[in-house]
Amino acid sequence: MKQKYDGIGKSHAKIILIGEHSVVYGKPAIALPLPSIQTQAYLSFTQEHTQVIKSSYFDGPLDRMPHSMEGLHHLIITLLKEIKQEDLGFTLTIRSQLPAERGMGSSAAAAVAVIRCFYDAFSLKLTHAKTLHLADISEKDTHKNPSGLDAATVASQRPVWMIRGQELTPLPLSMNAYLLICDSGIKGQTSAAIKIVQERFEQHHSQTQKLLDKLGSLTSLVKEQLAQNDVRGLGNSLNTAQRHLSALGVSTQRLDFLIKLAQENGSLGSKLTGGGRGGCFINLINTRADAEKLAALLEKNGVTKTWIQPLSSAMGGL
Ligand SMILES: C[C@@](O)(CCO)CC(=O)[O-]
Repeated sequence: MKQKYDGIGKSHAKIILIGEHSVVYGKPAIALPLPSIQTQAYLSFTQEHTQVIKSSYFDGPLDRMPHSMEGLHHLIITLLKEIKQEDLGFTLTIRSQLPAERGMGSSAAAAVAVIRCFYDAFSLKLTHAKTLHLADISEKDTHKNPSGLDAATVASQRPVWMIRGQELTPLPLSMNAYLLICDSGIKGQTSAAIKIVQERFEQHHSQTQKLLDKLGSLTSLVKEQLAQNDVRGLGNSLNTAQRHLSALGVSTQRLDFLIKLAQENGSLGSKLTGGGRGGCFINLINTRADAEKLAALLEKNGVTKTWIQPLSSAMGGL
């Protein structure tokens, strides 16, 4: 029999086309939602006053959630207070297709799905701004100094242009090309990557500032290249961004190796995406057939999963 839930909330994966890390320092970033890779949260009210979490990482009482889930724990406590239901008996089930710690926004997606699910259960109005404000509570605990880009993108159906602290702008996208998204299979913690850049910023200030400025200018250039359907130009920009990100210290030897292999075998531009230090990388490819060919080669070389994404505003078509 199909189970009935009192509240349902959905969210999805994201990838950052360009601007990760520099967005934390006030530069623009462009990110794309991947609506077909989903996180879902289901809330069932229970008679007992127990508050139970069910997920692939943890099954048990809310007050025993592990340290690695402290952001989500903090968020749920805040939500219960906000809706004046601190003693609510419930089971919250979280199911996610997103691999964790791969730069696809798994923590932000879980937070947004949970927020939507609680608001749905109590039929409360939830604005976009409120969603992002609440998601930030969880993201701050998880990533320490998040720009808000991950939460904004996993809550959006359209590609976004974002500058920290400013209103989001949807970015029309219709390019005759594909992104091949590859999971390196290596975990990369965003909080650790943010810390690396922060330390570099403090210790080698002017050199790091220059790299961040270059990434900022490159992001503005990419916006123009997207508008002009300049696939070659975009490819060059992605390759340049990867060099700057590597200089910031957020790539790894393994990522460098896989990215070079991709660049030598049909990718017009490749770079890490998200926090880095592992996780996913993206490749710009002319045709789906070429993307499939490169995916097969990369999988032979250790890539654990691949997705092919047309570069258009309707991002649902994975
Ligand atoms: C590395 C970073 O720029 C993106 C992580 O997906 C951090 C952030 O924007 O919060």
